Amino acid sequence: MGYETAKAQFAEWGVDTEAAIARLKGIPISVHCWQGDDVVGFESRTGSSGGGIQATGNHPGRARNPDELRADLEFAYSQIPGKHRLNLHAMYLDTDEAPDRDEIEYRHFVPWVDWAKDQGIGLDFNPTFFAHVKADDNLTLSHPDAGIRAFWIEHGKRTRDIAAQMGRDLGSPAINNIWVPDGYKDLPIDRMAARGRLEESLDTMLSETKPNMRDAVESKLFGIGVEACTVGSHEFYLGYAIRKGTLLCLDMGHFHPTESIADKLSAVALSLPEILLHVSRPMRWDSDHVILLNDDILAMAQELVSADLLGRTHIGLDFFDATISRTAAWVIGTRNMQKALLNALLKPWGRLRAAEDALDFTTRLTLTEELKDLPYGSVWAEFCARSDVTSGQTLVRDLDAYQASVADR
Ligand SMILES: C[C@H](O)[C@H](O)[C@@H](O)C(=O)CO
Ligand SMILES: [Mn+2]
Repeated sequence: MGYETAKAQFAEWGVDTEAAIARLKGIPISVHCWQGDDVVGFESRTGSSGGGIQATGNHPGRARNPDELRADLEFAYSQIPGKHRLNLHAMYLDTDEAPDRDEIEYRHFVPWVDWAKDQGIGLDFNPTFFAHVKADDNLTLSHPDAGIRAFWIEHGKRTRDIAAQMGRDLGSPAINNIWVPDGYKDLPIDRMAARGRLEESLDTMLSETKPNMRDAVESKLFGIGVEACTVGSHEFYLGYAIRKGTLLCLDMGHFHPTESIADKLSAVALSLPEILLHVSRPMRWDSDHVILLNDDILAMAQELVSADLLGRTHIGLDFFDATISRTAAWVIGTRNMQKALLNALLKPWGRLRAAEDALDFTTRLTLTEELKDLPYGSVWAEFCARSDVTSGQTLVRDLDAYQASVADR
């Protein structure tokens, strides 16, 4: 169906497709660097991911160095409508030096900043509290050894400095998201002590106020090897974020599979000014599958729009699949997030809300189901065309061709 016909159909429902397209164009998504290389990073001194996260698969074409990763990202961005951000982890430094985690400095990341300037995009950042010999006990900021805690506190402080300088030089505050893998495989005796140490370490790490950056904290239910207790649980970080004024990061893979992260948004938004999302697709556990345009993602986007949270929610992605083309994974996942947002922006919210407020749940159900038949795909195709980005079979060919060009790496 042509766009003009689709536009008229939406207009019959009181929905302005032009307004939806304009709004979607202004929503940046923070694309995670780690899908491009299976969370390996570019340090010369560390080992495998660790920390209970795991990329599986051996598809050809993994980016092996910053130049390859940047080339892959440039291709991926060229297939995604709009301007987006890059979310960089500290282990993705670009330097001939081999600084340890407590020695990293801004200069080790300047090539990324220069590239981001060229691309006209903002950067976000993350300390890397895993894939390191000092994280092998699955304890970092909450480790009983004060020396190990001090090492990781220093790492965290340095990432805040680096994020602040990135934010300053790019004219857009960088979010520095803290995820620590700390936990216990078997039942701990003293959870309180571990949580007290984590809190104290975080307080020390975050003690200095920094301009041009924002702190976020990310909770988790469990990871491989820390099944009995995660020190930084949801309750721990929800309380911490509210008390300390940080952002709270909600990762869709970090809760029990029956919990709805979409439902949590309005609940936490009443106590927190800003939220960070890690949009992901858990399958039985935090498996980090590429996100689909499925009910979970649609529900998330609908909450963001219906609760008017887009202005204070930062949308980041967190998935990594090494069994498929890594560039295709980025493109498909990011476009699905955008499609979900477009779907939500094309809903007649006033009418739906009026039915609910009148307790007319029959009309509410009739509306939500009839609205599913509207031609969202035609509006999406128009958005892609206006952004000079392909869709449909041309996209399939473009993704294939790029993958073929990197398969010999
Ligand atoms: C690599 C990321 O920091 C990581 O995926 C983290 O955000 C997470 O979700 C760990 O399970
Ligand atoms: Mn995450």
